[in-house]
Amino acid sequence: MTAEPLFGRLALIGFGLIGGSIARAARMRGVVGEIVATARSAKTRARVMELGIVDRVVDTNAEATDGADLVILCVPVGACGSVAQQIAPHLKRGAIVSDVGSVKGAVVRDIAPHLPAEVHFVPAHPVAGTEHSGPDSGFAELFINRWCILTPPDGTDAAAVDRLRAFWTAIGARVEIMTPKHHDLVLAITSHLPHLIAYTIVGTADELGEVTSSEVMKFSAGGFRDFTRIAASDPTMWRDVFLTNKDAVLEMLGTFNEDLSKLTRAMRRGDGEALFEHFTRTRAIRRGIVEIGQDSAAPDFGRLQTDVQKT
Ligand SMILES: NC(=O)c1ccc[n+]([C@@H]2O[C@H](COP(=O)([O-])OP(=O)(O)OC[C@H]3O[C@@H](n4cnc5c(N)ncnc54)[C@H](O)[C@@H]3O)[C@@H](O)[C@H]2O)c1
Ligand SMILES: O=C(O)C(=O)C[C@]1(C(=O)O)C=C[C@@H](O)C=C1
Repeated sequence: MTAEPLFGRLALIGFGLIGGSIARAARMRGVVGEIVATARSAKTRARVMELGIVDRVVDTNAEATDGADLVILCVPVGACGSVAQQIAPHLKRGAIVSDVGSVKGAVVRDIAPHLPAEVHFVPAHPVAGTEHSGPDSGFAELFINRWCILTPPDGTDAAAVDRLRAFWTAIGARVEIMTPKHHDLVLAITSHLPHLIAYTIVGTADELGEVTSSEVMKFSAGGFRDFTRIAASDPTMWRDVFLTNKDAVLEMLGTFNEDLSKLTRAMRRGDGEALFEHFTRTRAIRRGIVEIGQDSAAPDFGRLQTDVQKT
């Protein structure tokens, strides 16, 4: 619990897994004075009120924004531009506007042009989630020990960045700052490509249909089951991710396909040494992640070839 709330009023635009988790965590830690939420449907708004996590639920994004010190867009990446346009005239002078989108280049491109000069725009991406969505799926512990990446545009007020950093730290996250371009490249390999592979493999198994469907269900306690969890993730969210981070995902997919060809060739040629060497290397990577307590939490942001200065 923080001594003084970091922000007077927090407005959450969109109340699903991430908006709901922020509300729960911020409430639990006393990070904000008041939480106002909005959601598109009357049914969701009623459910949010029933959950008792926020102080007020309002009908429109504009109403939620009025008087808020921190406004966080918790909607799919593809909806960020239109939401920014709606809320822009209602933003309080000096307010911080942020988001939680899984892609940063497109979000900056779509939101920034709508915002008045007297507010601070600090985009963010908490690298934490599950395959669930909707108002009931959130939980207060989601961000604990997870990374939250901030991608402030050049010239952003340093004090605003510090205040948002303090907010994410207070709800348990570790904060890193990078450019949107570098973020999108890192996440293409650590998050977006794995989802594309999971969506593919589960679809492929399904298409085998008649022949194996009963076996797929029956024996899915193994590796396949882990893929089905990821492939159950929200279709709208992931459609938007692949449409807006297309270039970086296609670049990573190119490298992935080359590596898959190398393993395929080793298998075809009966090159056990190549397979063994590869699997030994990947096992060490997994063990290294678990050892430093970053199991599924934190990629090494420095390892990709792209130079942050250049992006
Ligand atoms: N799910 C994850 O694992 C995860 C993790 C980190 C970041 N994110 C990002 O967080 C954002 C929200 O994802 P989520 O998992 O909370 O999704 P969710 O589906 O659980 O919630 C999304 C909310 O946005 C609302 N919404 C959808 N379209 C809207 C629109 N056009 N205008 C206003 N509201 C709209 C929905 O009604 C819902 O309340 C996405 O940008 C996603 O990329 C997701
Ligand atoms: O664990 C999961 O279910 C997730 O997919 C979470 C995950 C990820 O790929 O790590 C998914 C998308 C987000 O942008 C951040 C986190």
